[in-house]
Amino acid sequence: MAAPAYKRILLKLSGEALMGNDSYGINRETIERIVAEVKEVVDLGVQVAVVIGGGNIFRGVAPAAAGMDRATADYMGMMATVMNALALQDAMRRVDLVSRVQSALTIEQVAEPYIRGKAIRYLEEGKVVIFGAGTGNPFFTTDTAAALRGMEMNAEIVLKATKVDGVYTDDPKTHPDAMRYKSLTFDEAIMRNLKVMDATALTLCRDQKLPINVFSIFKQGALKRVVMGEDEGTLVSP
Ligand SMILES: Nc1ncnc2c1ncn2[C@@H]1O[C@H](COP(=O)(O)OP(=O)(O)O)[C@@H](O)[C@H]1O
Ligand SMILES: O=c1ccn([C@@H]2O[C@H](COP(=O)(O)OP(=O)(O)O)[C@@H](O)[C@H]2O)c(=O)[nH]1
Repeated sequence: MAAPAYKRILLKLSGEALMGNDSYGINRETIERIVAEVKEVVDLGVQVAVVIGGGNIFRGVAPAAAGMDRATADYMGMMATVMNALALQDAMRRVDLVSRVQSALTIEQVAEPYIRGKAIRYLEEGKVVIFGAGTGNPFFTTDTAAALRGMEMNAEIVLKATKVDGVYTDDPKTHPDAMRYKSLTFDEAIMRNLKVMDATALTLCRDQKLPINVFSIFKQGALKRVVMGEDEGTLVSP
């Protein structure tokens, strides 16, 4: 049997992915399916760290936050990611997948604080580590948190599971004729302003030479195919 292409990955799950076809919150079937896919790659012996988004509950830049102080709205967004982290951990527990939640904001009674060494230790033990509260700073996104934690965990790649099945020449939502890239460089992604990941995250990954694979969360088995090094989604690399 072929071996996985990576030993340690950082998986970025968008909050919106957890909504499934609902318009808000967490869809049970969807979270169970995602967890089953994560379990598959853990069972292959791959160490998995997860950064979870919060867009399904609250986004600092969303209309709901209009008129609010941006930093306050962003703290609300970060707390939303902690809720998702707990939901994800609970769903993992139900399938006997052992995980730990670490939060970038201290909420001691709810989750342990982010401690790099401890997180690495958990990964070495085969536990999934779920990072909540993004970077802990307003004005950032969970994509940037994924890049940052990916580097801190010495992950070999950041896997961005999102609504689209890769990076396109233009936003496929508004340009149905846009074409998908199989691979592209960081500089191309940044220069062409291909908004599938924010520029801060892209620049961080470029500078540290941490590749990113963008793939669809809705495509059955896509995570495993990416982990096995098969052609899936778009690879952004130096
Ligand atoms: N060049 C592009 N290629 C792919 N998707 C793009 C591009 N430009 C904009 N998008 C949009 O980016 C969205 C995914 O990015 P984002 O909203 O950051 O996702 P997430 O919520 O998963 O972090 C897609 O829904 C897509 O419509
Ligand atoms: O380091 C971070 C990460 C997230 N957020 C806030 O949390 C919200 C939810 O994160 P994001 O939009 O990245 O979630 P996703 O798009 O993955 O669902 C963001 O809009 C921000 O308001 C933040 O302020 N700092």
